[in-house]
Amino acid sequence: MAVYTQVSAEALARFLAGFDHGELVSAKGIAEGVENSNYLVDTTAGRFILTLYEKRVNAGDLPFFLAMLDHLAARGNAVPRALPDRNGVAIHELEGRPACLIEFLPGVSVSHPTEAQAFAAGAAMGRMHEALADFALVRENSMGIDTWRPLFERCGRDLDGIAPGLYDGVGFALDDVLAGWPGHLPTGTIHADLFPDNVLMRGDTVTGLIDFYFACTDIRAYDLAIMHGAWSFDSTGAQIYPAIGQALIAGYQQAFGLLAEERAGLLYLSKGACVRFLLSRAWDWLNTPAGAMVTRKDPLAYLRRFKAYDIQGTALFG
Ligand SMILES: Nc1ncnc2c1ncn2[C@@H]1O[C@H](COP(=O)(O)OP(=O)(O)O)[C@@H](O)[C@H]1O
Ligand SMILES: N[C@@H](CCOP(=O)(O)O)C(=O)O
Repeated sequence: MAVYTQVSAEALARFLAGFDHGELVSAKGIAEGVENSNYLVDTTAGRFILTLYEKRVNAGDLPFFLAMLDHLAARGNAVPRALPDRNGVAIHELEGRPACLIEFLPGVSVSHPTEAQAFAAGAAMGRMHEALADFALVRENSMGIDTWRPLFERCGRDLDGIAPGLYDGVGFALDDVLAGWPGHLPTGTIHADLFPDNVLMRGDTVTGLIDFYFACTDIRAYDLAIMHGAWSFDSTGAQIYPAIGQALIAGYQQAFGLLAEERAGLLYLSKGACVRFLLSRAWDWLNTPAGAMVTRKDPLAYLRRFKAYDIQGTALFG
């Protein structure tokens, strides 16, 4: 459950009074998510998401994220915009945190995607990249390749407290990824966290892409690689479903296209995504505050994915 900051009913009612979106009826903390505090808010005018931005989200980056969402929505992508109050202000402060009132999108995230759902999700990413081709703002990837070794060193030997030998395992994976990284590939604005829980669906139709708070400027095919690792394994990382990965890539290729050199780079981009999520999960495993209502994610699930990519190689992306 990700609720780091409690919002009192009185503070929320005062917050909503600044908007033209009705009066507070109910608010519930949302169980999913690990980064921010999210509430499902019902008012007399409808349903909304209230997000209070926590640890990894820098308030100075919010204008980038909100501009990206407006840009995508204006081009017909199903993404949630942050709603302005009566004075046209979308970024607020609530309970001491930066906060936004956000459009609620219908749909559910799937836990075990089918090939048809993976194809649709890959295509939704392709349409997103198409729409972002003329998005002018730039944001450096705060979890990009240059941050991995420093984060590894900050975790240090504490990694072995998560699992014996993990320090050496991550060190090997990091060296391998840094040596093979296809840094020459085309860049663009990417989501950088399009896991199944950030794609809302009804049946085989994508109804929403959410959670843009890692979005940044980086290698465009890296977005697809992140998605590949998140979608084509079970949650433990022990079981790989190659057909799901192929469907994702096929959907993306149909909607946006994939250069031969991007396809060739997917193996090392996917291995890099494993290192990135392994490290952030390991850091969170070691540093999550005791009282936080959040379910920590297993870092080892990404070591298993890395090993699968290492063994199976480029055949997975053919
Ligand atoms: N705009 C939205 N419409 C509908 N549900 C949403 C929306 N934003 C978030 N949610 C719900 O809240 C959950 C957590 O949101 P998310 O942005 O993934 O949190 P976090 O940033 O903490 O990872 C999602 O899994 C989804 O169930
Ligand atoms: N997707 C990341 C963590 C970020 O969580 P999200 O709920 O914001 O997608 C992971 O699985 O490690």
